[in-house]
Amino acid sequence: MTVEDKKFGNVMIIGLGMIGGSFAKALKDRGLATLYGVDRREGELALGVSTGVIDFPAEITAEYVSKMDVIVLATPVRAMESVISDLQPFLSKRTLVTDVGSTKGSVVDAVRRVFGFVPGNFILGHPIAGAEKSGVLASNPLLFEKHMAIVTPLPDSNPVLLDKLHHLWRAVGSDVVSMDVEHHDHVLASSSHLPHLLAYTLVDALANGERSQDIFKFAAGGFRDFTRIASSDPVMWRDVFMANKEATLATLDHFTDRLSDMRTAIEEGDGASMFGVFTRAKSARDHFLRLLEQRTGGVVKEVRPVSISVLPASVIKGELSLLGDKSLSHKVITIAALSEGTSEVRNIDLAGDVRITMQAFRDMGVVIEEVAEGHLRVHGVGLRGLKAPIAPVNVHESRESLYLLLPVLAGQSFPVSVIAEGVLLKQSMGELFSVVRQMGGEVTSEVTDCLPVHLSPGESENLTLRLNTGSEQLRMAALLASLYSPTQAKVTPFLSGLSHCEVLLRQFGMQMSLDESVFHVSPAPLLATDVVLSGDEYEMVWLVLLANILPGSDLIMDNAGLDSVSYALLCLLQSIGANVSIPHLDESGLYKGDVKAGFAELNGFTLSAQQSYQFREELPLLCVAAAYARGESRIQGLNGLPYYHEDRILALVDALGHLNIDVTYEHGDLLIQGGVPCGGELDCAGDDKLALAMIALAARSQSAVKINDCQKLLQEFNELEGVTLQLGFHCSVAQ
Ligand SMILES: NC(=O)C1=CN([C@@H]2O[C@H](COP(=O)(O)OP(=O)(O)OC[C@H]3O[C@@H](n4cnc5c(N)ncnc54)[C@H](O)[C@@H]3O)[C@@H](O)[C@H]2O)C=CC1
Ligand SMILES: O=C(O)C(=O)Cc1ccc(O)cc1
Repeated sequence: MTVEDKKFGNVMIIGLGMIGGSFAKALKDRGLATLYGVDRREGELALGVSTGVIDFPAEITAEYVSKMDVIVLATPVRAMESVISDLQPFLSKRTLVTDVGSTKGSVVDAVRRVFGFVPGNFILGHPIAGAEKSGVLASNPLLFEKHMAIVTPLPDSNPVLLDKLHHLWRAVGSDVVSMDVEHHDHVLASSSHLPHLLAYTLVDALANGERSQDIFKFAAGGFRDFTRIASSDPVMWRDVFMANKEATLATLDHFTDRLSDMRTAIEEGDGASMFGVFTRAKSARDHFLRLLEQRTGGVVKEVRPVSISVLPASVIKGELSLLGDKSLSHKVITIAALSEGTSEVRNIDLAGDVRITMQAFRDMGVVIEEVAEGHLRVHGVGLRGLKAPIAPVNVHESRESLYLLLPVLAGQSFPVSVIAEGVLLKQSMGELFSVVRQMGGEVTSEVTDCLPVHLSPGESENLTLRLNTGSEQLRMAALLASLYSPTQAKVTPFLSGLSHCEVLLRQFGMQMSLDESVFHVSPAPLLATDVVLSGDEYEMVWLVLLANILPGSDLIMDNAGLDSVSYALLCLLQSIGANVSIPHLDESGLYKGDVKAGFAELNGFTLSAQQSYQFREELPLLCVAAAYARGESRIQGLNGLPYYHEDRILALVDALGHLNIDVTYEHGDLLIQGGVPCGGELDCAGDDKLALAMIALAARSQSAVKINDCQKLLQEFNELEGVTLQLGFHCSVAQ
């Protein structure tokens, strides 16, 4: 290979130890650069050449430095200033100078002391990968693969060289993230520096005592796990603590306070406090591990595509209870956390995003025990009893968690930042921020109406909220906001009728009256209670539809709890001939009990624009009902729906056409001519609701239908396979 083939040209590593050597070998093995090594220990350089880590030993002289494309500082951090001084006379602006040091502020200061400013070609970095070993012989070319590398550019950094730095880390397998220098030093002080300090101190404290022999002899897994990093290089770590003094002192003080609280708890035999800390810590760690499982050491793991194949001509028969509604599961955790006392919550579904809401409350001091599958014990702290979290609240990609948490956070006495990931960062949160502002809270975000956001609490008299959309999430946010009003609050929802939000809040003692479609909420605490969540409504309607499509079906679901919308939907299905029984209204405001369903021939129907809006969540299922109905159905006003609902229906229109159902979409109206679908292959674009509708569409098709991209469906409805198997419906999952 010629030098020209090597993408990164000449790369000099200064400090050819474990990290410098690993980086050099990772580039060299991939043929990406010609590697030069510099080290004050000549032995390391000789070993570097003989073990194939570098191509050439080098020195900091004009001859070598001037021909470098990249120079990487990989010495302990406090040695970097003298290296930078040595480099200064020979450096050209086109050479990228970077580093791998564990602290960043101290290295920026060193550059500034040498040059008087930070030249644009100095762009620092830090691989979040390593080991307790040191020296060039510990080099591992795979060390950085699937790990994060942090880069900390400054405003004057040369953009071309910054791009090159990203490419360098990506080339050795890292996932690159950009961070502000100060933020880096604070985060790493807690995540890396403090644990090393604790490990060193623990071993030192125990090793010198009179029982030290036995302590090491009988060291169980815990001691080993906890102290592995105390074998790390002492020079490197002395340098880290001298270089990152302020941030490490801050995190050490915080930790010392917590340790002293723990000492008090032990002294006073305060089991509840200990239990609180241990459950919170365990769940926090388990939660992070679960999130990390989706990544492998920093890089998002590819989610294996899942498809579901449906064989026609099955029936569904049997009796079952469905797990609780996902959205209700988020809500009940929130309400129970804000109640006074301990609530037992049963039939809760912790799949999908629900754990994000749960974790946020745990991070703010709420003890939530997982008693058994589907059973939580929530030790509520009262409306204003949350504790300030030590880090920003992260709702990841869960919109449901965000809409519940924001008004609750605005009602606390501490300021807090809320961060998110993925699509949530791109969506406007104007309507939600407006609720918080009306509560008197101050909302600041870098991009108007977008996350991340910083909230400072406030208080407003006479809270009056009038909602302009029918979103159930916004409705719940408004009702939660009303709980924090010092005087009676008024909430006017967009759609009338009782929804699960009010029913659930009333169960926990919310003082609410309804007067001409306006909810009047009086200031009062929420009180813990025991609840059993009713079965997921979308899944229930889906099973009702399946039973009606499949001749010979006979189905009973025994834990329905329908709100006014689901009730209206089942009434609509009944009116077009569906074989379905509807439970009665009980004192809670829900239609509770058994839902029975069997086969029937459905008739074509017309849905007004208003009904399309009312049933917007369930529209995919109604389109499938139309596909199997006699005659023509007309679903109106789709162009008046929020865009994501319209997009979902357009995807289903494609699927209907693909399976030979006669369908037209004009001026926002959908015309579907009932018939018998043929077989084929469909794609639900990762949408779980669409996937269920497609399975129903495939139920009585002429031949098999394969539906691709069903991973989300299995995450959200992880009993799908169990439920269909139990009911005798043939659908098989394949990766
Ligand atoms: N060890 C780890 O897991 C990680 C370390 N880092 C950072 O990487 C850097 C290097 O750490 P390791 O490779 O673990 O240490 P190491 O001890 O294996 O290597 C450091 C090398 O620098 C050389 N050196 C020291 N002073 C020098 C000078 N003035 N001129 C030339 N060479 C000099 C030493 O002889 C040694 O070969 C440190 O800044 C550390 O903070 C970053 C991520 C992980
Ligand atoms: O060995 C381990 O577990 C580490 O923590 C490695 C490590 C040490 C220092 C860093 O700046 C980054 C990573």
